[in-house]
This record gives sequence, C-alpha cells and structure tokens, in this order.
Amino acid sequence: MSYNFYKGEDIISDCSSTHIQFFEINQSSLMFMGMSCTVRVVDQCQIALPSDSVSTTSMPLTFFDLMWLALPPVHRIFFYEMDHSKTQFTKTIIPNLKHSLSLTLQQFFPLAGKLTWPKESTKPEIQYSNGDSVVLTVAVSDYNFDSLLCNHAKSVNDFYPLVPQLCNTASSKVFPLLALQVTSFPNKGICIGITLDHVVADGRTFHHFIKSWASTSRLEGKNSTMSESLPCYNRSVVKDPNGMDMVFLNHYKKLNITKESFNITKDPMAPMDKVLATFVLSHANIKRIKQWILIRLDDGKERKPPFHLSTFVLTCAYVWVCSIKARWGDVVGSGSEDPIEYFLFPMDCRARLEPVLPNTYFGNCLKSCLIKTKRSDLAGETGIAIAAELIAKVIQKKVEEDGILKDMETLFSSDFSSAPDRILSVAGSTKLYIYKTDFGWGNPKKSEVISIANTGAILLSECPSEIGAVEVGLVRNKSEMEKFASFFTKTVEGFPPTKDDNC
Ligand SMILES: CC(C)(COP(=O)(O)OP(=O)(O)OC[C@H]1O[C@@H](n2cnc3c(N)ncnc32)[C@H](O)[C@@H]1OP(=O)(O)O)[C@@H](O)C(=O)NCCC(=O)NCCSC(=O)CC(=O)O
Repeated sequence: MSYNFYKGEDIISDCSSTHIQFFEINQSSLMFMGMSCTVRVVDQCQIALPSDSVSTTSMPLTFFDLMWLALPPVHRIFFYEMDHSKTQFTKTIIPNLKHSLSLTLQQFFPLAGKLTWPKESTKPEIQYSNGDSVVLTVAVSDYNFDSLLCNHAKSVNDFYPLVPQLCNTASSKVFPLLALQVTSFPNKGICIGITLDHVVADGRTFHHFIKSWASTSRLEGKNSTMSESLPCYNRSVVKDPNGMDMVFLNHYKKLNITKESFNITKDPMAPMDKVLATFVLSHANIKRIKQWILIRLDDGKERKPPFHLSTFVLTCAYVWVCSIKARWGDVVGSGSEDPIEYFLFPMDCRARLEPVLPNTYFGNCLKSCLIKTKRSDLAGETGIAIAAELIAKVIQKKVEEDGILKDMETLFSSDFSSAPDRILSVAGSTKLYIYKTDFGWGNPKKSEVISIANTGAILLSECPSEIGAVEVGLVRNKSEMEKFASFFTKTVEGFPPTKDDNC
C-alpha cells in the first residue's frame, strides 16, 4: 500500500497572498483506508519563504551529512490536546501555522531546498532556489485521539496516515527534504507530522527548526527567533583532513549511487503487523539500576568507576538487556551458539570537536558509536553492568575524526548489516527537550518517531510528567512486546531499593 497521494502535475494555480505562495492542489478529499485510523486530506499546499528573502544558494554535504545519504527519512509526530472547532482550525490555526512556517523557513531555507548532484560538483549538495517550498498537508480525522496518546501497545499502522511522504520525482534526480502534515481531531487535539530526510539535518538541527516554528506560531507570526539562536551555516568549521567524504562516496559507488545514477529511492513505509508502546523508567528506578550496577562493579575497594553512569547509559544498558531477553529468551547465549550483539547510538559531536562547533550549527554532526559483545555477556547475571560499562567507556573516549571513519566502515561491513535482528539502535534524546515544543497550545502530550518501526531502534525522550525520568518507545511484534514489558517491569523491581525510594 502506498500513501503517495500528491502529484506534481496537479498544481494548478498560484493563490499567493501577502508574501506566502500557496499553490492549492486541485483534488477532492482523499481517504486513507484499511487501518483503524482514518484521515481525510482537505488541503495540500506549498509553503515558500517570503519572496526574494533568500537568494539561490548551494550547500555542499559534509562527511557528517553523507553518512545519511541512502538512509530512509525520519517520521516524527507531535500530539497536542486542544479543544478546537472546525472553523477555528481552518480560519485561525492553519493560516497562522502557514504564515509562521514561511517566516521560519526564511531562517532554515535549506529545508525548503532539494538534494541534488550537479554535473560540475564532485559530491551531492543541497540547493535552495528562490521560490522553493515545502509541501504542507492539512487533514482531519475522527479517530480516537486519546488512544494514540496512551503508552500501551497499539498498532503502529495507526500512525502512518499522520505523517506525510516526501514527494520524490525520481526521474528528475532532485529530492525534497521536508514534508509536513497538520491533522485536526476536532474538539480533541491537533497532531503535527513531520517527514525529514536525515541528510539535511540531525536531531539538534531538526529540533532547532521545529522549536523556532513553534515559537513563531505561538507569537502569531511576530518573528521570535533571537539573533543568537539563528542557525549557523558556516560549513568550513567542519574539517575533513582525511578526505572522509571520498570514503563515503566510494562506498556509495558500490551501491550504484553516483552522479550519473543519482536516483535514491527512499521507500514509503509499508504497513506491518507490529505494535508501538512507550515505557517509563522513573527517576527512582534509574537510581536503583545505578546502585545495583555500582555494587556489581565494585572491586571491594569502594572506588567510583572511572566512567560516568549517566541517565543515558543506565537507560540504554537496562533496555538493551531487556530487549535481548525479550527476543531470545531468558536463558540465552548458552551452548555452542553465542552470537555477537550490537548496540548503536548517535553522539552529537558539536561540543566534542576541536574547535568546538556552535550548538546552532545547521546540518548533521553525529558520530555513530558501535558496541559489540557476546549475547551471553548481556544475558548473564551481570549483563546490565557489562552493558553500562561498555556504553560509558565509548562515550568518554575522545572524539577523533578518523574514529568516525572507523565506525562507518564497521557499519557498512557485511558482518554488521547481515544481522539486523542483533542490532539495537537509539533514536531521539532526552536532551533535545521535545516536550518543550509549544505552538501556543501548550506542550505536546506525546511525541513519537514512527520510523523506528523500520529500524527497530528505541526512542528516548525526557518524560513530560516526571523530572529525571526517561520515556522509551519501541515497536515490536505483539508477543515480543509482551515479553519486553514483563522484563522491563520486573527486572528493576528485583533490585534493592535505594535510600531515596519512597517505600
Ligand atoms: C553521546 C550521548 C548520548 C551521551 O549522553 P550522556 O548523557 O551519557 O553523556 P553527556 O556527556 O551528554 O552528559 C553527561 C552528564 O552531563 C549532563 N548534561 C549534558 N548535557 C546536558 C544538557 N543539555 N542538559 C542537562 N544536562 C546535561 C547530564 O547531567 C549528564 O549526566 P546525567 O544523565 O547523569 O544527569 C550524548 O552526549 C549525545 O551526544 N546525545 C545526542 C544524541 C542526539 O543528538 N540524538 C538525536 C539523533 S537524531 C534523531 O533521533 C531524530 C529525532 O530525534 O527526531
């Protein structure tokens, strides 16, 4: 099943008003059927920057961007509880979102541009041309809004109609980078679905953009982005003394991605028989896990371990072990078969490079950190302590540019890619403060990244209802999810309480 409902030829008229260009699409409402959540598309338009506000610009991809060239886009959804009428939605909310989006895109113009590989260039680049725009879909749904917000397991297919597809016109070898969808659940809430090609932006840049759009919208178009938080487009700050970009391009050549055949297919997501659920690791439980690990690591000398057991480390170690047990059973790694398990997480290098890059650097600046260990190590009694030590030690290692290269080579190796069911990766972060994205309707009640259904990744977010707690999202088949839920709840209950526990 494909959700591609947009056809470029259908653009019929330029209805530009003030400085925003709206190209309304001549189409009757379309329905997404065949799944519980039904969405009716009522409008599609293209939102451009204010006319002539940014001139045509080319932005070369750095090696950090090139890492993501062939990977599928990220689909993120924000849910806002908000009592609103149909009239309020169409007459006030949507015009304000369109206007504020246009203003925000002026500062984040590459998102309205295209990925392409010009004849005269040695590598692909992002090109913004005056008039480029982002497709915004407006939809309405009468589905049960509350059921999409709850933490318990629900079909992942219910979320697909809430995110737009990137409208690739494969023949042109020019690819859009961002698509947006706003869906109204009348009297209940509003949902914003975003599809972003990771090649243009990582988590930090994406959340910079979305928060800028939200604050401009909250202030009803009065441009709110303070000058100190404008995106930084200085790409010369990313050094590539070892020519890592060429290493990536040579790798892509093997995948037949070249200047001549620059035709990247980023398949739309296909419905699948899986459920999505959210688990919360409370602050008290994180402390319990830490205390339990410290006891396991203690060599009797009561020294502090020479690495930092951060909330991230503790959460990942705990979830990795629960995930292994849910997939392979409680007693794993015994007998002759003891396969290698992989853990993969992104590290934001902005503050770790020499010289340091500003937080507002626009683009990708992620290093992929890979950890390998035998399944029996993780499944054993001290599995969580072993996992925590492995992850923490990788984080404290100095970031070196050739280290990034080594990781990428491992990622591309057949050994790694032939074992998708033995890789646990991480999406999101508790430090991006996604629950502080307020369009004027309060903070989101929930946010999901639906693309984890394809990657099997866990999604980390800060917990909106408890400081210091972590939300963990994942997509699994029903029976594996039930086992995961059981391990997730019971394992920490078996750890001794800390002195801070309120019990
Ligand atoms: C490598 C890391 C995961 C390691 O995290 P750690 O928390 O273990 O280590 P750290 O050095 O960052 O932080 C160590 C301690 O410093 C403090 N600390 C650090 N940064 C902080 C911040 N911004 N706010 C508050 N506290 C902070 C914390 O107290 C933490 O300990 P304590 O926890 O004990 O208090 C992280 O540094 C990192 O780079 N995260 C970014 C990942 C990212 O950008 N993901 C998005 C991928 S894109 C994506 O997935 C798309 C999407 O999201 O839409």
